[in-house]
Amino acid sequence: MAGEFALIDRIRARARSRADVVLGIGDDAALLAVPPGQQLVVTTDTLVAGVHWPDGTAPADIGWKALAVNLSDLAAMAATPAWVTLALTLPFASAEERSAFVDGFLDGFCELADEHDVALVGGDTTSGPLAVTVTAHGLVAPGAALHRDAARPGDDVWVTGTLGDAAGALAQWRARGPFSAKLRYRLDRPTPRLAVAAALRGLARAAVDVSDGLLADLGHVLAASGGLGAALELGRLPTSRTLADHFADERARWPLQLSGGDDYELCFTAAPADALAIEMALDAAGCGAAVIGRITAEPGIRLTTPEGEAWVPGAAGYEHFGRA
Ligand SMILES: Nc1ncnc2c1ncn2[C@@H]1O[C@H](COP(=O)(O)OP(=O)(O)O)[C@@H](O)[C@H]1O
Ligand SMILES: Cc1ncc(C[n+]2csc(CCOP(=O)(O)OP(=O)(O)O)c2C)c(N)n1
Ligand SMILES: [Mg+2]
Ligand SMILES: [Mg+2]
Ligand SMILES: [Mg+2]
Repeated sequence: MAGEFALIDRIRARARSRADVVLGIGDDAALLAVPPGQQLVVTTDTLVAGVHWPDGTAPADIGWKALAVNLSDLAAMAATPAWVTLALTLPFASAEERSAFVDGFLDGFCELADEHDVALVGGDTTSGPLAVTVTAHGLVAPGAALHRDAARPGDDVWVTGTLGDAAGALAQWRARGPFSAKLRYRLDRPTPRLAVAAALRGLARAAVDVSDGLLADLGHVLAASGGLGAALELGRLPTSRTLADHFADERARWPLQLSGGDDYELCFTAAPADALAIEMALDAAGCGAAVIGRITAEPGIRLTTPEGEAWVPGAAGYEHFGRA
């Protein structure tokens, strides 16, 4: 029991389906009915043990996060998620360990898939070092997707939710000292901002999800938009009470919020004239957001402290093969 095909059966037994899945798990590929007039939006992200989650993370949290980070990329495009595939590489020697991991993983994965009516339509199961790849497919009306390349000088820079909680949890885990379960929850169970993204269609100009860190991901928007810059006020970074309690020194907190990553919030730009409409749309979507600065024609990101001094950050964000 719990060889490759028994594991696939176990996954199939719990996989959510939808009416537009013509053929799901079990054939050589899935067949999906893309609604006429809709564009298909496709994204993939891999998570690797020891790189994307701390040792000892519960399988259910790994399952949730593997789906959440992919839905976050669909949210950044203002797409509505529909179908996903799941590639699992499992190292466990015994059948009991393998099935226990898969059962736990599916608890978290299916909880989030159910919340957003996402069907699991296929995947791959192999042996090897623990890694998970999800490919997510979403739908959007032609012209309604948000792109990274659409920021303009004078736009407000917005961020949803709060920044730095996940990075705070990671710093506490690394320090092996006192830790906050609330911060740790933000690291393990990010919320993909799908409702926000849907509400922003037609209001936001450029958008990106914050996975590597605000400076790195906003930097992608600025580069894609033709080499623009941004002027940001550190005093306006949206900050949770918990993060402020645990990292009371703002000079220790800002690097977590600017470059820590793992936030899975949306950073978007919009015309200042649309600020009120955006606030109302975000209220309706049940998510807070803050304007943290402006897009500038001058390239580079300039940061200002509440006292009006310039602040030069360390790293921009997380980079694979880098040192951060
Ligand atoms: N190995 C690859 N082959 C093709 N495209 C890739 C590869 N790795 C990344 N990309 C593409 O490069 C862009 C940036 O990737 P990435 O920084 O991972 O985006 P994100 O942070 O949104 O997940 C995306 O369009 C992604 O699809
Ligand atoms: C053990 C551990 N170390 C470090 C991190 C921090 N971390 C790992 S990958 C990453 C960035 C996001 O991952 P990536 O694969 O770059 O996703 P993408 O930007 O492609 O969405 C961060 C902040 C972590 N979550 N867990
Ligand atoms: Mg990626
Ligand atoms: Mg992204
Ligand atoms: Mg991503």
